[in-house]
Amino acid sequence: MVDALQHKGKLIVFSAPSGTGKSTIATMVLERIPNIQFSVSATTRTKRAGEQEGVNYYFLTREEFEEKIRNGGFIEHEFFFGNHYGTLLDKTEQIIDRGTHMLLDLDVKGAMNVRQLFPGNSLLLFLKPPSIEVLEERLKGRESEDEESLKARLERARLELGYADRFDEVIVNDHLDDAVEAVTAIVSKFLSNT
Ligand SMILES: Nc1ncnc2c1ncn2[C@@H]1O[C@H](COP(=O)(O)OP(=O)(O)OP(=O)(O)O)[C@@H](O)[C@H]1O
Ligand SMILES: Nc1nc2c(ncn2[C@@H]2O[C@H](COP(=O)(O)O)[C@@H](O)[C@H]2O)c(=O)[nH]1
Repeated sequence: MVDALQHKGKLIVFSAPSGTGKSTIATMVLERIPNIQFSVSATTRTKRAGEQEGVNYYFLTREEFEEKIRNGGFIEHEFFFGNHYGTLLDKTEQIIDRGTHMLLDLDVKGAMNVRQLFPGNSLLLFLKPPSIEVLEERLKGRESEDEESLKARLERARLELGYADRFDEVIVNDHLDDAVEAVTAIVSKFLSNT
């Protein structure tokens, strides 16, 4: 397992109910802050239109993912929406060992696990949708989910919103530019503190 104290790169975790805008904000923040790289997770879920292997995710079969779990290949992993999601140990080490910071897009439980593994070296940001109604509109607008998946994501959103006060910072993603500005300022400040 990674020994957090030996690494130079820091970990920034974004969590939010699915559809809030984590990926959208992450992409914009990555363009604004130097020396930071997106953490590409592994998942067993089906690739969406436009998604690319090794860019959005490493897409694994259930058997491949479960073998990696047995071999200690993840720093954290969770199962929800009928699929596995996990942060790869080797990719994490490659990034932070060379002093590059890492931006992770994780569910709330994954975020709590990262804090335990990297105390003092991680920042946990929770992004909130303006309301459940707006969240539903965004998920529908993305046209990525069928009825069943949409329902599961909205149900889980209520559970995830209950975790907000365990995070270091909470930002409401209402107007995108304002949210990006707020997140960029928070992350920059954290990274400038040695
Ligand atoms: N501030 C905003 N105002 C309006 N639409 C937004 C805003 N932020 C993001 N969106 C839109 O909402 C949809 C969901 O955003 P995104 O895919 O980034 O969410 P996510 O939190 O990463 O979801 P998931 O966890 O499922 O990957 C996208 O269509 C995106 O363009
Ligand atoms: N605990 C983890 N959660 C992860 C990881 N990678 C992504 N996620 C979270 O999954 C949901 C759903 O993602 P989607 O791409 O199917 O919409 C999202 O909220 C992510 O934050 C991971 O490695 N570990």
